[in-house]
Amino acid sequence: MQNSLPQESHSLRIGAVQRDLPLFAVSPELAIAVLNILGDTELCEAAADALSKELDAHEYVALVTAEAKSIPLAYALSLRTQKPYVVLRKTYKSYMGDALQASTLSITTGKPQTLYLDAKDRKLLAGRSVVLVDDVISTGSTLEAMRALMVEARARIAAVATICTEGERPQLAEPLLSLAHLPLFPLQTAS
Ligand SMILES: O=P(O)(O)OC[C@H]1O[C@H](OP(=O)(O)OP(=O)(O)O)[C@H](O)[C@@H]1O
Ligand SMILES: Nc1ncnc2[nH]cnc12
Repeated sequence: MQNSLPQESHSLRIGAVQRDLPLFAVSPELAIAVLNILGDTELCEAAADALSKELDAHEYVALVTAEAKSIPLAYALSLRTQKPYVVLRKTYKSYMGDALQASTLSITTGKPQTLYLDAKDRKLLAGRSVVLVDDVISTGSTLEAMRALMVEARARIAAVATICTEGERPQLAEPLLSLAHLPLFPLQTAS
């Protein structure tokens, strides 16, 4: 018995850019349409164009994202908004000093990962307002770890910006800026 994909890909349009996202099984029962902006400059730029316009309505001093796939989005947003961006790292290095840490379990990775907020970035964010940036928000686990770090760092979340929400639409306390929604794909059992 084998579980088969219901289709090969899912179409996504951001501004004038269209992509067919390949489906990938994350468990025997479930597949996701994989958005990988690493190396896709055109899609990343289109997303940053759209999100940066929506960010105009918010007051914040920095963008905060989690390593790795959303780093180019944070960079592209930083260029447009003229705000610095902070990357929550997934591996601790000694140069990060007295870092804060939080655990996360994303739908794609399926095992716990740790996010670290570098000591120098803790100083930048303490008592300030930030925008959390991610490429996809799915289970919300990565977002929750980012949120926990912001609470510990005493930063206020002005808004959350993402290219795509996925699965159940998140209910957040902060304004959610998102450009598209990705469905989840239950796998069909085939004999
Ligand atoms: O809402 P969630 O279920 O937490 O999923 C969202 C997260 O999953 C992906 O990261 P991933 O863990 O695949 O890490 P990567 O960017 O380092 O590949 C994506 O870039 C988000 O950060
Ligand atoms: N559909 C998706 N593509 C890439 N990363 C993800 N993280 C969670 N859902 C994802």
